[in-house]
Amino acid sequence: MTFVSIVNSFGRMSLPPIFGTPTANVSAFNASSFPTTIRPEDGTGESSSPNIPFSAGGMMDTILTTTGHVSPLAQLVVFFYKLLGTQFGLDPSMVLAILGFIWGALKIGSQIHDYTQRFIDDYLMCAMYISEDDHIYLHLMKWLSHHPSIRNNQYLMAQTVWKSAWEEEEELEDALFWTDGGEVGGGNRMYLNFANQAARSSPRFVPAMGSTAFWHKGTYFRVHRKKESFVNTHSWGGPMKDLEEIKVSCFGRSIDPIKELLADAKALYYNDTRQKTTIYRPRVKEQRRDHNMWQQVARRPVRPMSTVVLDSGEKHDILADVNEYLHPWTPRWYASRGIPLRRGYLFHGPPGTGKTSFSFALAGVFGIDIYVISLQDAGVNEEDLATLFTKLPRRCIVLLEDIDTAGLKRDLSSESDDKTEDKKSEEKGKKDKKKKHKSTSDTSDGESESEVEVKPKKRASRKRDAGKKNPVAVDGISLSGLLNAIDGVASHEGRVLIMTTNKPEALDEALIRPGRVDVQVKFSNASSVQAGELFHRMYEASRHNETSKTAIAEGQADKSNEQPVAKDDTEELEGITAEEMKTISEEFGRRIPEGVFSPAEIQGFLLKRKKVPRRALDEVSEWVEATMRQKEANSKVSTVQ
Ligand SMILES: Nc1ncnc2c1ncn2[C@@H]1O[C@H](COP(=O)(O)OP(=O)(O)OP(=O)(O)O)[C@@H](O)[C@H]1O
Repeated sequence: MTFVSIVNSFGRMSLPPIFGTPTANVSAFNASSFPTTIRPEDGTGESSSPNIPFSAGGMMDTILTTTGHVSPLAQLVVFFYKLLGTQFGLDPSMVLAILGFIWGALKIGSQIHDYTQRFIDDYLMCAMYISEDDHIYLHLMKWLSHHPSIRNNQYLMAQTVWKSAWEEEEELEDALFWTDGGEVGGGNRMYLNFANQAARSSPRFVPAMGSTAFWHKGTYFRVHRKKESFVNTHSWGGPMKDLEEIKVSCFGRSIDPIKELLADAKALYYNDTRQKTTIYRPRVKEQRRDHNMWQQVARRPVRPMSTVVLDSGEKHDILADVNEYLHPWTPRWYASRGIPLRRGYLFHGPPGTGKTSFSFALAGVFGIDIYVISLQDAGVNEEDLATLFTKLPRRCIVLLEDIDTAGLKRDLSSESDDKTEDKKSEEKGKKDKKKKHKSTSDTSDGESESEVEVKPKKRASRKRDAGKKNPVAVDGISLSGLLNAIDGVASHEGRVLIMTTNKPEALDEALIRPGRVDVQVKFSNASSVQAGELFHRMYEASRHNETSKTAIAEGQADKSNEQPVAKDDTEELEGITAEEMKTISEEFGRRIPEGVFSPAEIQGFLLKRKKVPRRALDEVSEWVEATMRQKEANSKVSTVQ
């Protein structure tokens, strides 16, 4: 269709607003009013360019005069239209036809490209899909961020990486900054300064959304990242949730190269975690996904078992028991006898005696991760707890701390329930515990001692919730909910469950019956020998590290000709022989009374004198006396620290 015929057809249509006001005289646009060959109107009535068969200016001017007001856009179109005809001698209808052809060709080209792409994808390539929910996603993203060709890619996404204290420590050790503390009369003392630390930590670069190609071990790979929104069917999070998916593809009919790539990614991810224990906690509700209920909160260096002071026979027994349970043939043994594959430990004892420390040391010995659940966590209700237990890896430690505070769920809606529960508590001593547990699922048998302690807190939170008028304010976990989670039908088998408590007597029998708790371990205050061991460990470990640390500190000081603050404290450690250290440790142990102080208390005392063992020995008797007086007076205020 030529331009003239297009224009002719205008006569039968209503005029678009771009050509003037809606009241413009459309009949003036009738095809009969146009000559079939239009010449430019230059005032003479003759064409200045006889070779031009079509004069756009004339036609457009006619349009303009017949349509009244013209928008700037239309004027621009007319201008170019005139330019084509008068300046370049081109037939505008031809130009339009060419443009149309190019557009069509592009469209067909893109269709062909899509079909070809689909054909290649379907018949010449293989692909693997990885969901954001999965741990492999983390492995792959970390691996991609380390890959040289990805790092040099044109389209990248920058991500801030939050590092734990231990990861930072490794990076920072060689690049410490020191500043003057600004003390009056403080001499040239220098102190660490971390002001520009944030500026020095670089982001992580990963492929941007869309496709990114790279070569790895001689194979061409393509990574395609895309994000999609889904309707959220869970109680947590908003109505919609975004989920990213990565498609990794490579040429050929074998998917092995992709599997190898993922294995490499996994190896890299765990390469630096081998000597670390990873700690997970439940994700906040908004971020939970089907396969991603747990969030990694820290990766700390493995705690050596030798640093936990405990009866060596007992330590060995527990290690052997866990070892047997985690052995690959154990599941078959349990299955053939119809016993659920579970192992539960109860660590009980006064605060600060090493229950948590021992759990971490266990995780380090067996190279497994720790999943910590706090039953006081407001974001974890019974339903969540059950789901969390089903989303555990094959081998792990689940740490339920301060279990004596479990079973405290109340009906939040009525104040009268408080009274009922208080009454139940009073009656508890008289009633048979087991019977009571069976009769009420919402209140725990283990409420007595621990409950008194946590009640004010629970009531306060209940009032807060009631204030919010939350109709489903059922936060808090009942004993039955907890039992359901730890050994319900859906509960994960294979995990090591460790429960810790300061008050084992307050626990319900149902919670600690064999099958739920198989091994009980008592943690006690330190004996004199253990106090000596703690002392020895504190200073002996420092002595090994001190030489290198002092060298670094001296190096810094030499550079600035000033003295870092740590230096003089290390001198005492350097001057003590191994033999002398042993003697001092034993003497220190003798000065600590048997079973009075927790290892945490002794550690606290030593930490304040961490580089001066002789001074610690000199001051320990005074500290023991003052602290014992404080304990007798039931005071929280220390006079000697
Ligand atoms: N037996 C121990 N051997 C070595 N260190 C110990 C021991 N017990 C406690 N500590 C030290 O005391 C601190 C507190 O220990 P931990 O948290 O393991 O105690 P806990 O028994 O779990 O306390 P709580 O009952 O209050 O949770 C830690 O820094 C740990 O290093």
